[in-house]
Amino acid sequence: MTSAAAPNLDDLRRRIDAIDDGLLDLIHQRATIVGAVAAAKRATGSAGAFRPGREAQVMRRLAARHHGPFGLATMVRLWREIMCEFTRLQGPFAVAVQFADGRPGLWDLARDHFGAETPMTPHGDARAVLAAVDGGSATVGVLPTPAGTADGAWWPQLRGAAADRARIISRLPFASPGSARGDGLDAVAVARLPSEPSGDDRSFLALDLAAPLPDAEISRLAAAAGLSIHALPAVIDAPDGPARLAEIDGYVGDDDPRLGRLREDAGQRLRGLTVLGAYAIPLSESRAG
Ligand SMILES: C=C(O[C@@H]1C=C(C(=O)O)C=C[C@H]1O)C(=O)O
Repeated sequence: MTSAAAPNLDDLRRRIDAIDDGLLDLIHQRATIVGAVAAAKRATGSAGAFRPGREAQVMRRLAARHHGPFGLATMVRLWREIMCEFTRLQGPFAVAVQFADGRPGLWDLARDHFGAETPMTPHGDARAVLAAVDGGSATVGVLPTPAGTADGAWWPQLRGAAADRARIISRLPFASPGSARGDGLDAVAVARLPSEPSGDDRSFLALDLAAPLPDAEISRLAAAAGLSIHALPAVIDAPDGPARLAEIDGYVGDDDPRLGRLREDAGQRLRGLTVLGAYAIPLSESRAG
């Protein structure tokens, strides 16, 4: 009777060393190709180093391929570090984070999502984060996901803003909050980027109303225009009437013809409408759904 010899620990470690060498060589090859991507972006005048829609597509493809005992969330974390490094190699990349009143959760989420080597600055409130992004000292801002009627809601500041101002561009965490501390575990990122769909997105609209409208009526008007309301998560009382935040299923860009239909059907009831941005639906939600 023959039996296969138990693998020798030294042999196994030699195989791990060879795999590590291979992984590192592949990362170096990836760096060469990213250099060519950056040159191609410059040559075609294509916007910016940072492309959150593309990053979401990369993550979804890898998540679909992923199997075995190595944790999905850890795999995502590794690739977040890789992609952020490759974004930084293409140009300046810095993150402004709302960090106040003992709320470290957003800082943890931002660091996990944008990478441990990306410069991050804390800002006491959302206004300062938006100012850092609009002023160009930060590429990206991280803010709590807009919800409820809380005082200090930041999303109303984006109403009526020009297309080149800070807009919502992603939602984090993309996979898992991991060991992020305490509260603030649902965040959005804002940036001055032309938004682009990732293929599985949601969008935020701010609706400035002349007078309160029941949720059912807002949903009916939206549906008639071809828009599906995912949620109506927040409202504020503005001087000229209520402003509602609407989260829409799918991607809505500034020139989406459905917005014209919504404006037309709503008539005087709608004083203003702003696309606040869109985000790629996180893996955690799309896999559960
Ligand atoms: C390489 C690119 O630039 C950035 C880095 C990415 C990556 O490392 O995969 C993906 C998107 C961009 O944020 C790209 O646009 O493809």
